[in-house]
Amino acid sequence: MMLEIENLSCGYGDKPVVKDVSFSVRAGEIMCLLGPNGAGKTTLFKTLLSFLKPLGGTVKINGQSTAGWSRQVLARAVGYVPQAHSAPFPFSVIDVVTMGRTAHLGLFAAPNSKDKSIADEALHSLQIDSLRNRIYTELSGGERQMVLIARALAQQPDILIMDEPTSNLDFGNQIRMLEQIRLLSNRGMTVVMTSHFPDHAFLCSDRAALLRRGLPFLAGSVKEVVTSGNLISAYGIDVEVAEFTAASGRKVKTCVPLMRTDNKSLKNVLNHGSP
Ligand SMILES: Nc1ncnc2c1ncn2[C@@H]1O[C@H](COP(=O)(O)OP(=O)(O)OP(=O)(O)O)[C@@H](O)[C@H]1O
Repeated sequence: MMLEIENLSCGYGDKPVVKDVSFSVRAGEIMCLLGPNGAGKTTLFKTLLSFLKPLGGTVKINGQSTAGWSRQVLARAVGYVPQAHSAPFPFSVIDVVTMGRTAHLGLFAAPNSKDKSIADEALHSLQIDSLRNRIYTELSGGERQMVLIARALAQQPDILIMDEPTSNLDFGNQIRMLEQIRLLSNRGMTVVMTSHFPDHAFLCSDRAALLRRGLPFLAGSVKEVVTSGNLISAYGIDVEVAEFTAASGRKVKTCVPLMRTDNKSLKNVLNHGSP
């Protein structure tokens, strides 16, 4: 499914946090949304998911505005993986994943054996079958992250919105997670994810977008968006984009932050929060 955002403004009450955002992501593409803390990435996601009403502009899925869609209809098309959280009750992993089937159940209907087997398939596809009967609240942050992705997969959406899917993961698991996301997109899923690591856009995305406080929103190919100049303007640090050739001969791009050696650094961190 294609996701198109046109001139979207979002925020709380009548106060915009994000203004004039436009981008589109085609079926099977991955878009990585970058931006500093507080730039509005989660606010944008909440608006895409209709948890917040847009202050302006439209969200379209396959050419149709989602403005009048019920939460349930939207949930059949769009899955959401929030940042790993603590569940209030000690549910088993299989129960948490089966909750992903809610959008497909009738009013007051309970999940049946087909729903349970779809939940089992989701666990299996992420190779976390061994967590099936564990208690969600007793899992590590990384394990919870995987369970939340399985829950979104059980929802069987065509579009997956993922809020920092690699937070809480160690170096190796971050890359394994990006590989999983790439596999999902290879199966035709449209993915929009946030990351605090611009390198993740180089590693697994087709498109990138950058939210910068007080500056226009940028979206386009990873090469166009993830540039040294754009990263400096977004994050307020010195950073260069370098290219090297891996042992396999493949050319790989990476972002290299450059530490300042004077004492301006901390002052800049503090100032960057309030431009
Ligand atoms: N419920 C709310 N009511 C009012 N303002 C809010 C609310 N939630 C978030 N904000 C504000 O909106 C702005 C954007 O927050 P948001 O969580 O979308 O940023 P983000 O880019 O996801 O940040 P991070 O990378 O730190 O997760 C922040 O200034 C935040 O304080």
